[in-house]
Amino acid sequence: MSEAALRLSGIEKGYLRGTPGEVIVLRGADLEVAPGEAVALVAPSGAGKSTLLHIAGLLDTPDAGEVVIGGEAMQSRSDRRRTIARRREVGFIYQFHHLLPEFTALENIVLPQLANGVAPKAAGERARALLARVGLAARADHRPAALSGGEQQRVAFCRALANAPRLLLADEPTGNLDPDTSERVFAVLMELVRETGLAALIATHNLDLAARMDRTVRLDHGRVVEAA
Ligand SMILES: Nc1ncnc2c1ncn2[C@@H]1O[C@H](COP(=O)(O)OP(=O)(O)OP(=O)(O)O)[C@@H](O)[C@H]1O
Repeated sequence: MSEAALRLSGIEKGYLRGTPGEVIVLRGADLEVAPGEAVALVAPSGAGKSTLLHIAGLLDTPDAGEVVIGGEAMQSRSDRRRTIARRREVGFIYQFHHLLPEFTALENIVLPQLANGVAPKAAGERARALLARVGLAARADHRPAALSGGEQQRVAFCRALANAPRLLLADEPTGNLDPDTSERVFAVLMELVRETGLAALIATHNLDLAARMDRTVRLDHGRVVEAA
């Protein structure tokens, strides 16, 4: 059996610990995502989806528990090692794309590669190939403001995949799109999972989209449970 792309074990996380405003969000959350698997994460607002995604993507540290990405246990690693792993192994897509407005679509996909030490020529070639993959070859030199919402989100996909991550984490990636555009963006995402062996963990309120992924899990009182 192949190594899980992501394994979370016993993740605990609270905010404002020891104060009257204390919120305990995760209480021993366990989850595995295999290469080439798309897992939907559904839960009511405030249940801890973003918290879980941030911990899985090494943007935040749990109070207890272990995050293992591609077989490497991350909690005991240095901040520097975690930053490198995050750049190389993890891609993020958010509900709002957060593209850099002053840069073109192409540049938005090149920049994370340069930060990861890729040579400019190779980074440009990969960015063009990714844009072509999502049907935006002709839009490479447009800035985000000159692209539609769905096009911007497709560029954000390319940016998330720029460094060929093992793991894609998405927080409501189609949440601000109309149904047709959402459908197109989701189809591209699933094609990439199927074709590249990418592991995807996708928080969504859209149960139709969730049903088309391989598995749905939900957060129940701070733990991850398989949805029926
Ligand atoms: N920095 C923080 N300080 C205090 N409380 C926080 C902080 N971040 C999140 N929380 C609280 O933790 C809980 C989980 O938040 P989180 O954003 O993970 O939920 P979510 O399931 O992603 O919600 P939504 O679907 O609304 O985005 C919420 O009650 C939230 O108010």
